[in-house]
This record gives sequence, structure tokens and C-alpha cells, in this order.
Amino acid sequence: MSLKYLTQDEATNIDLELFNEYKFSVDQLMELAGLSCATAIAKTYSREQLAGKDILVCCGPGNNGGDGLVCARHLKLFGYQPMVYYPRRTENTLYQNLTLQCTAMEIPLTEQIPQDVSKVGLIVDAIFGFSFRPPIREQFIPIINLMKNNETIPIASVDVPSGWDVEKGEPETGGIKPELLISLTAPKICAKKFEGKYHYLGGRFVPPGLQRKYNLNLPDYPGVECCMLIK
Ligand SMILES: NC(=O)C1=CN([C@@H]2O[C@H](COP(=O)(O)OP(=O)(O)OC[C@H]3O[C@@H](n4cnc5c(N)ncnc54)[C@H](O)[C@@H]3O)[C@@H](O)[C@H]2O)[C@H](O)CC1
Ligand SMILES: [K+]
Repeated sequence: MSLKYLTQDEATNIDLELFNEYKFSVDQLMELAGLSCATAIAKTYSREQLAGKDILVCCGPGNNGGDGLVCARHLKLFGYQPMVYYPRRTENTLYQNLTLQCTAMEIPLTEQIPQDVSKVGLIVDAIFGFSFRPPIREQFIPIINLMKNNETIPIASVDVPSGWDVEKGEPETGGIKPELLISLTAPKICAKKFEGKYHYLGGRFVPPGLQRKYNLNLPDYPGVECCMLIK
């Protein structure tokens, strides 16, 4: 049996069940999601490869952005140099704490789009996840364009390449082309159109009953790993 690719509704419902039926808190799952992303990034891009370079972590207004803030913190702990672009801060305690923790980790945070990306060796795209519905609203067009128009800096997308329709994939007018995609819980249908080099699965937290209910057919993660390469 093959790995299930989720519709937008299935992804939303699984998320709701994790919180409502299985009583996980957002903080718990976000920490595991962000750690999976940082781990997949570290497995793909070594510290030596990114020595002297920044990792620009772009964080959006929802939980995908929260995964980005957690990922930035773990990347710093792993010895990388992340910097966070977080233009629309969410005013609740979870996000205030995640932001404070990034600052405490001495990670630079900015609300301005970086003009000079000559020192950036990798972009982490945590702008939109499975709740995105096109078209992209005005405020986020410049950062999507920065990612889309750059031809040299690789992009690692968290859960869904931002700006892609969760089911149909890349917009017909062209979208970002990540080199690495980290699908969380289970891939979304758009991941079938992913043509980048590395596809990881992360978010090793799905209880067996929920896996059975949605026929997820998740592969066995090796050993104690929190993420695994599926392409
Ligand atoms: N169950 C899991 O696997 C977990 C996944 N996590 C991560 O959470 C996101 C989904 O988070 P959610 O808050 O539902 O939504 P998004 O981050 O995708 O975005 C919502 C945010 O974006 C705005 N928005 C929507 N459409 C547009 C648009 N066209 N233009 C501009 N802005 C838009 C919307 O208003 C919201 O503010 C999932 O992908 C994972 O990354 C959890 O961290 C852990 C559990
Ligand atoms: K994303």
C-alpha cells in the first residue's frame, strides 16, 4: 500500500483531530514539526557547505510560520546561522514566546525584506502551509517574488511550497521551486508535482488510530529519526 497524499480538507481534519481528540497542544506538535524541519535541513545541507552563510527563515502569519520560528531556533542550536524574516507577527502568547526564544538564541529578526541576499546560502520557506488558498494577498507577494526570482539560493519548503495550491500544485503563472520539501504528518496532494531533489517526511507524532482512520500508510521511520527521506 502506498503513502497517502492528503487533500486540503483531510489535512485540516487530521490537524483538528490531533488537537481535539488526541489532546495535543499546538506547542507540542509545532516543536516536533520545527525540529523535523531543522533536522531534514541539516541532513541535506552540511554546516561546512553553509559556513559563513546565513539561512534566511521566512515566517508567515499562521502555524507554518510558527514551525519556521521553531526550525530557526533548532538550526541555531545545530550550529548554523539563521536569520528570521517575520513581517506579520501574531499577537498570541505562543508566538510571542517563540519570537522571544529566537531573540534569546541571538537570531536576528526583521520585518523588512532583506535587500542584500549575497550572504544567504539557503532560504527556509515557512510562509504558508496547508491552509493557504490562492491568490496570494498583496502583503506577501514581495517575499514570494524574492524566492521565485532567485536562481541561485536553494529553498527548503516547510510542508507546502508557499503560493502553491495545496491540491493543484504550482500556479500556472509559475511559483517557487524548492530543492527540499519537508512534508509534515503526511504529504499533501501538491507534493506529487514536487520536482526538487529531496523530499522528506517529518512530524513523527501521528497515533496509530489516526493513521488507520485516514489510511495514511506512513513508512516506518528508521530507528529514532524524526524525519526520513522519501525521495
Ligand atoms: N498537523 C500537522 O501536521 C501540524 C502542522 N503544523 C503546521 O501548521 C500548518 C498549517 O497552519 P495554519 O495555521 O492552519 O495555516 P497556514 O500557516 O497554512 O496559513 C494560514 C495563514 O495564512 C493566511 N493565508 C491563507 N491564504 C492566504 C493568501 N492567499 N494570501 C495571504 N495569506 C493567506 C491565513 O489568513 C492565515 O493567517 C501546516 O502546514 C504545518 O506547517 C503545526 O505546526 C503542527 C501540526
Ligand atoms: K511553506
